[in-house]
Amino acid sequence: MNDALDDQWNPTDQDGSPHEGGFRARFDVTTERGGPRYGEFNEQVRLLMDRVRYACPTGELTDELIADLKSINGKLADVQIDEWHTPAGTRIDLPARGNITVPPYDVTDAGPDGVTAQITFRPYHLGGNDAAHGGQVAVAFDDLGGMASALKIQGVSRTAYLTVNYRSITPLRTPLTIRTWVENLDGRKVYVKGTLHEGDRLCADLDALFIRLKPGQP
Ligand SMILES: CCCCCCCCCCCCCCCC(=O)SCCNC(=O)CCNC(=O)[C@H](O)C(C)(C)COP(=O)(O)OP(=O)(O)OC[C@H]1O[C@@H](n2cnc3c(N)ncnc32)[C@H](O)[C@@H]1OP(=O)(O)O
Repeated sequence: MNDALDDQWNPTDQDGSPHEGGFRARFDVTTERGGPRYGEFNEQVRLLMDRVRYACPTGELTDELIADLKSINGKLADVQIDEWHTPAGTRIDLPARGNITVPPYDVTDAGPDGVTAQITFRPYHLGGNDAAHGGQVAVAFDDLGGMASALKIQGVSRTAYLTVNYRSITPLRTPLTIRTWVENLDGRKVYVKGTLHEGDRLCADLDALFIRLKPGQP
């Protein structure tokens, strides 16, 4: 990525609020950024990716779609801000905190003892033969493992390793139960476990290490 593009994706933060290394000391959650219909907007983006994943457009339709998408990207280019103030990732009232890069989940229970969520892998999470892509399962475990770590240590951590065992097929378009919890704490080391189930069937499990960041650590 060239420098100009890099600047585009790393705009200076808006309010100069306290910063500890790569993460903020304070995680500003919100239910208002992006307006009351931001969840609906997210859903349309996810639906777009579903449709694109399985589409075989004619050349003419591809031309038309490029023009439509350029128009949408132009509108979004006018409202770019820093990562700390976007709705995506901070809207705790929306699936996956409004972050469309994470498979959509709804947290049903969260605290120092762990996190439980209902998650549905979308058509665009396809790996092959109607099953979820293993990398997408890992994304879900990373996000919710990170959340379990954050709620346990009341601070920020980064993933040091993340091992996913794929025990059976993870289906698309099916509500699944994902759980993550801190198994052990050893200084800055936060050992996290997790499971992903369809009903009683174990689809995958997680063994991960998160490291609590020191003040100023990127
Ligand atoms: C309900 C609403 C609530 C809202 C609530 C919001 C929650 C919001 C959640 C967001 C959730 C997002 C979650 C995404 C999380 C990422 O995805 S983070 C991105 C992926 N990870 C990275 O990029 C990390 C890259 N690596 C690094 O930055 C550094 O290597 C690390 C991991 C910070 C560690 O470096 P360090 O701080 O210098 O630590 P270091 O001294 O090397 O190691 C510390 C200890 O850990 C051990 N260690 C370190 N790495 C390893 C390893 N790979 N294997 C084994 N041991 C290791 C060391 O041996 C050492 O052990 P001891 O000597 O203390 O016994």
